[in-house]
Amino acid sequence: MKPNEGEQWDGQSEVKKLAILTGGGDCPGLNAVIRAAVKTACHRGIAVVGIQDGFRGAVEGDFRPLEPKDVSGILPRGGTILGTTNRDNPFAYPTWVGEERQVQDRSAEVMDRFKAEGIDALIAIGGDGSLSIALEFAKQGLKVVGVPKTIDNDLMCTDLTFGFQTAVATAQDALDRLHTTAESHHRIMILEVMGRYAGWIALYAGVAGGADVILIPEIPYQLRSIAEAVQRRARLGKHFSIIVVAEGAKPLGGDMVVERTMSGRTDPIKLGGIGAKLAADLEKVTDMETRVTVLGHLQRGGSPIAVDRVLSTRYGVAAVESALAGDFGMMVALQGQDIVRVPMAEAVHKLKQVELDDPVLNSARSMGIKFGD
Ligand SMILES: Nc1ncnc2c1ncn2[C@@H]1O[C@H](COP(=O)(O)OP(=O)(O)OP(=O)(O)O)[C@@H](O)[C@H]1O
Ligand SMILES: O=P(O)(O)OC[C@H]1O[C@](O)(CO)[C@@H](O)[C@@H]1O
Ligand SMILES: [Mg+2]
Repeated sequence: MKPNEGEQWDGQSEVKKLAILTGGGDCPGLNAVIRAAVKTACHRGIAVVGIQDGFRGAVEGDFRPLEPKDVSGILPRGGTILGTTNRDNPFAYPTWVGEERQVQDRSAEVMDRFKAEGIDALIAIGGDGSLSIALEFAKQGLKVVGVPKTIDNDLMCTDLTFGFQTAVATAQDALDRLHTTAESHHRIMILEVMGRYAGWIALYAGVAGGADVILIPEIPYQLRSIAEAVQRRARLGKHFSIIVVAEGAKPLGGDMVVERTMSGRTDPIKLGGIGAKLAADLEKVTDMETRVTVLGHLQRGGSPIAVDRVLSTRYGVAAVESALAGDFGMMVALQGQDIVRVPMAEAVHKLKQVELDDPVLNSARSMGIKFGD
């Protein structure tokens, strides 16, 4: 559905007070969404409360009013002024009962608190996990609008999540820098980027940064194929190669490299180390010096680039407009040039991975970039 983006709402809305929270890993553009939502709501006489640290604050009652003065100057700022969490699911919330730590369903408390505070609707800015929680609340009767956040760009039903393009720009900058040192030293340079189950950052950064090999979770790699690509380049007089590897990439028949597991999270696996593994394996078969850079949270921090500021702003405005229009259980999304509303259930039912016929992937293949298959 096309929600007539930017049209002034002149109807009557039952919504007088909105709550807003940010959940999951942080991401450039979170503050831009908050700012746009607060400005849009206040412009229409709607009060806004911010919930601290995602759903933790919803359980603990950690709320604060948000007025236009509270969002002044936050457009370019990374992170989220509201704080966020990867844990703290109210439907399975760790709670101390005396000496014993129990996991309890605290969702009813959240519903009661929202009612007591006079909150009519919630804008939940998050990835698949946070939006899945929001959807559970929607099933209990809470009026919810979702905003698609994640640098990984792995949410269904939207062409882009905000933050992704900034993460790609950061990775591309790293690749530009790695190129010059790789060429000078005749080395293989490996850049490990984020992307647990989807290789969007690796694919786009690899294309933008001129990588020779891109390894993504969707295409299990064979060492032989990567070594051949590097050696073929050397035979052509290019004695260096650039490889981008997503943290979730794995060899054919092998497993992802897990750095450690962390309790209290739905997905307890913390990935990391595929770059180092690949470097060790490649040095053995190519006899070329290889170095690894793990970009890590540099991809998540810092100021959003212009396109993400615009996208975040459009999402923030659209989320408030959806609430004012009484359109709940929906996620705002970018489809083509338009901001639309899609059912949250459709957006979170599976992850959006890179398809094997993805046009960007095909273009990369056409110009000789290898994917390790
Ligand atoms: N499928 C799911 N259903 C319900 N809750 C989930 C699900 N996946 C994750 N969660 C919970 O959602 C919260 C946030 O999840 P997660 O850390 O994956 O963030 P996210 O919102 O998905 O953003 P991102 O993955 O981009 O960081 C955690 O408390 C986690 O326990
Ligand atoms: O270091 P954290 O916060 O646990 O999260 C790391 C994960 O978050 C993401 O950046 C976003 O979901 C993933 O790509 C990465 O695996
Ligand atoms: Mg998630």
